[in-house]
Amino acid sequence: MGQADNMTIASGTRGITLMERAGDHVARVASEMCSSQGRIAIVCGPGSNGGDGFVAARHLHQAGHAVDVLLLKDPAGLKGDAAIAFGQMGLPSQIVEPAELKENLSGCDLIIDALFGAGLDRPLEGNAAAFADTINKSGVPVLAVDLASGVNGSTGEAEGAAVQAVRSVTFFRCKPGHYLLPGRDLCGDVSCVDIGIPESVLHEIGPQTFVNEPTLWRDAWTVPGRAGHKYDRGHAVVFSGPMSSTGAARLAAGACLRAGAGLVTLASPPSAMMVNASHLTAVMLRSVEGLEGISDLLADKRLNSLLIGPGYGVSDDTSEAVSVLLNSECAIVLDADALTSHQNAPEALFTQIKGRKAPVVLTPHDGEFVRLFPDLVALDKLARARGAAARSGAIVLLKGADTVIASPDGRAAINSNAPPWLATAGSGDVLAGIICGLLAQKMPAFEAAAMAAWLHGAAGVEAGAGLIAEDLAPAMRPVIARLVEKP
Ligand SMILES: NC(=O)C1=CN([C@@H]2O[C@H](COP(=O)(O)OP(=O)(O)OC[C@H]3O[C@@H](n4cnc5c(N)ncnc54)[C@H](OP(=O)(O)O)[C@@H]3O)[C@@H](O)[C@H]2O)[C@@H](O)CC1
Ligand SMILES: [K+]
Repeated sequence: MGQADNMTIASGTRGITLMERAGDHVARVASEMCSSQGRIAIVCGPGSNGGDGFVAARHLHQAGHAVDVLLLKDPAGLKGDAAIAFGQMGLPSQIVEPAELKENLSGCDLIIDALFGAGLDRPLEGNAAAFADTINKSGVPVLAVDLASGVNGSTGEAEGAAVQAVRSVTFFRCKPGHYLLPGRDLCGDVSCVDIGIPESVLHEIGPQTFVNEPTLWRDAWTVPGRAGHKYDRGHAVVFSGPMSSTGAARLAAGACLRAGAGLVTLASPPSAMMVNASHLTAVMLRSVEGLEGISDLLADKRLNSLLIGPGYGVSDDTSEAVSVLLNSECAIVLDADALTSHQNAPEALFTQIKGRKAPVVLTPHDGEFVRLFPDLVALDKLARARGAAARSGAIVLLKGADTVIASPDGRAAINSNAPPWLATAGSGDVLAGIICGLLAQKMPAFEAAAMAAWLHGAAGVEAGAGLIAEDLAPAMRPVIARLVEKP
């Protein structure tokens, strides 16, 4: 944003003009949230976020609202555009001690949080933290300027106190902090408004962080053509666990087929053939015994996408099986037990991944992540996923309510459409299966993982409250149908 801002100013738009537009938008949204007689408290910090607040105060006053401009710090310290905006405001303001703030906020109908935005560079402490705390305890709805104060816009983290907003108005583009937790929850509903920064700055800046929306991967996804054949859509293999734990692989295989793989084979240990056979229809079944059996299976060069891990068991045998898979030319998804089985020697896994041409996707949840990348866990979620992708050479899909998909080339996408109902047994197996199905269709791995996370979330929304993992594959059908219809 700093770069976008500087480039816009260098091309002739003044900083105060951007601030004027920003504050104007904030005032408009505030007016929507509050009756025309409503009283609005505007709590302003020492930087440009506060500057936006001064502009909003002027507009709201002109629109007939009663406004109270409350300052965290002495306005004599204001600089640049914020100082200009303060000078142009023409309204009384007061520096408030934290102990007095409660009194100042009582009786107001809306609070505009203009304390800190993009310039936050440390956790809120002391007076600033007390301000956030008092705002939250007031029970008055909060509209945040840019971000809820205390949220780091680059990471979504809030290491100290933070304001809880019901709505935020941000400028030009949303920030990672609007999508990553806890920022997403603290910022409330986000409106992103145009303040005159030209889209062209993005060509030069080349952002590498994306919201996971269909525009990110829609062009990389091929809808079957009229003359198409199932073999054009790839042949995926999902490896089943032993007799007592076969369900996870079947869930994955069903989702893999639903995601559009032309054929899906479940590779089953001989002991589990009967239980698998009694549950499968469109998914094919093949008995595969030991490492030799896997090698024999993979001699079939029509197979092009593999998934191992769900219900497979944590053992040295599993890591050896993974190694055999990695020696093939297939795209591979490593999930669950296939990840944990490498906890003692993750570097050997990464070396093998980096030595192959076809892509590998790792799908850890936080617990699996720490086993493979223990030194990265202190980083923020985007940095964790990016660091893991760079180190492993794989696409890393780091699961959660704010799943991040990262590529070794630096790109990262943040997924935000997952309903809370998705946190249920078997849900991750379905996700791994979807990725495998998209890889079978030769979709590039970053786009496949991103699309899978989105489809998984959309299927969760489609299935709705009370869903279980079995509901997800059927719910993907209308979601995919809508994607096909929308050009
Ligand atoms: N980019 C754009 O296109 C446009 C951006 N615009 C707006 O500008 C905002 C960014 O403004 P900004 O850079 O002045 O930073 P901002 O968030 O006001 O805070 C910085 C101040 O806070 C202080 N400080 C920091 N952390 C602290 C802490 N934990 N606890 C206590 N103090 C702390 C720090 O002072 P320090 O104490 O570090 O000297 C500094 O004074 C952006 O969010 C948007 O609203 C619009 O006007 C339109 C165009
Ligand atoms: K703010």
